[in-house]
Amino acid sequence: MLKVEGLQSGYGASQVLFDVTLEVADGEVVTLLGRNGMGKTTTVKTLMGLIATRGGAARFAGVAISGLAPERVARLGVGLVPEGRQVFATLTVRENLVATAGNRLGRAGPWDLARVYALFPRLGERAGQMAATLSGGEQQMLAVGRALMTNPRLLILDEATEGLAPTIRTEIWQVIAGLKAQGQSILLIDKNLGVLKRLADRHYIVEKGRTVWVGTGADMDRDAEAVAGYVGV
Ligand SMILES: Nc1ncnc2c1ncn2[C@@H]1O[C@H](COP(=O)(O)OP(=O)(O)OP(=O)(O)O)[C@@H](O)[C@H]1O
Repeated sequence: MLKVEGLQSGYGASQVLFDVTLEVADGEVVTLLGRNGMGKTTTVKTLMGLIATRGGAARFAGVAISGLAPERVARLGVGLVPEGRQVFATLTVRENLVATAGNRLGRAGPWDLARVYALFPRLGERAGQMAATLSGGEQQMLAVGRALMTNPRLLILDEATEGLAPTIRTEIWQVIAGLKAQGQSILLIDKNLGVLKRLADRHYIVEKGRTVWVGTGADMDRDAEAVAGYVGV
């Protein structure tokens, strides 16, 4: 579904990605790991077309996405839950969800308001509330709901549990596990290795803009020392 090979990009004069390679197959949950500043968010921004690709290739659902505008990438079926949530602060919960709603032909069981509210009952209870007045956890739920409303073939979550209270974090993990059980393809960036190891099919570690390690959770246990060195735990 997503195939990234030797991706390069950066900001102005500073190159940040040198050789990022990863793959997400249909129905897989895959992680992108690495210490702070190693290029995870930059990888996501490059894939979404938010910053320019300088080398390598990325294909999504058979289409070359390098160089495409963000809305084209989104329309192909990539739904992003960005770092820092970035909900529309002055819109209500309902307006945030409706703003991105999209119906992709050929997709079974499309997401709608009722389904998002069933997934996150707190959002239903606060449908008319301004997003700015939600708690951090509720804003995160809204960001996930908003991405689901686009009916993404691939859902990308960038640090979705960052800075959340443990109970909310658990709730988000349960939702992600539920989405996986429904066959949703997911690319996850997060720091909670323990949860990720159980949840994901495969892990990629980036170090200074290069994919340096790939493997399953079991591979991770076998290679624990190298992995700990890369992810800094
Ligand atoms: N807008 C920007 N302009 C210039 N440099 C940037 C910009 N955004 C990020 N960088 C730099 O790019 C490098 C990679 O950052 P990136 O945000 O991709 O890291 P990350 O792996 O996602 O880490 P984190 O976990 O801290 O979010 C860092 O050195 C960072 O300082």
